Amino acid sequence: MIDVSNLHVTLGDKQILKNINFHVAPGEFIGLIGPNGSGKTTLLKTIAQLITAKEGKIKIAGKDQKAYSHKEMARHLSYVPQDTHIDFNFNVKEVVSMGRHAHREFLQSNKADEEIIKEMMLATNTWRFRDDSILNLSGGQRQLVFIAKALAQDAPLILLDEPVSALDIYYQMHILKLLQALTSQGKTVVTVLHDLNLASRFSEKLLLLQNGEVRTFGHSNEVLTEKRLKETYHIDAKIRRDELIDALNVTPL
Ligand SMILES: Nc1ncnc2c1ncn2[C@@H]1O[C@H](COP(=O)(O)OP(=O)(O)OP(=O)(O)O)[C@@H](O)[C@H]1O
Repeated sequence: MIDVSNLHVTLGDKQILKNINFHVAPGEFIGLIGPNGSGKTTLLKTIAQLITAKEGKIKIAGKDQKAYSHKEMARHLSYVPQDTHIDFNFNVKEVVSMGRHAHREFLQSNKADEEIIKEMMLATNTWRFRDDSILNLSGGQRQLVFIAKALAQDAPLILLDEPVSALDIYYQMHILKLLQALTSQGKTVVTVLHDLNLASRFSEKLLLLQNGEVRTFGHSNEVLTEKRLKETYHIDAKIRRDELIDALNVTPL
């Protein structure tokens, strides 16, 4: 579903991503992890064509990213940004409806659009806010609306940047389980997660970025070793047998 080869990304005069190579198969759930500033958002935005790479190639569903039109790309890939601020006074259902633009010729929603909009709003528990202004929602409620919008887009690849960062523990579990269920229906999910326990619990594979490079990519028990947590996050951690992590001590950077 995603093939990234020899990817280099520069922002301003700073090289942010260096020689990134990885492959994601259809139906996988990938947790994108790494310390603050390691390049996770830059990588997601580059895959979503919001940032242009300096060098390298990205293929989506076997086709060079650059060969897609904007609308065609939106039918292949949806993206949930880290920042869900919006300045316009749309109601919640109008925001979710924007996810359907790639599927229609005219602005008017058809019956199929309306069905999937409602289905995804019910699935994310945002249907109850449908007539409220997006400006009047809390940060967590807004995050749920942006997830609903991306799911209504019904693309086979879903990229999410810290989609549960503003959610309480119930909605963290609810959204990650929902994404997991979508992968069992064939969707591919790549999501930035800071909580390593959630990342290891829900992801089939973890991609660990450090200083703009792929440090490791594999199953969570290969990626999240005590040695690597020390080297990457500067924590003395104990991986319990149930694979939950106890952060015991933090060493000064
Ligand atoms: N527009 C920009 N111009 C220059 N440098 C940038 C720009 N945007 C991000 N950076 C730098 O790129 C690096 C990677 O940023 P990025 O947001 O991709 O990291 P991240 O892993 O997502 O971080 P976080 O976990 O804090 O969200 C950081 O050092 C950041 O300062």
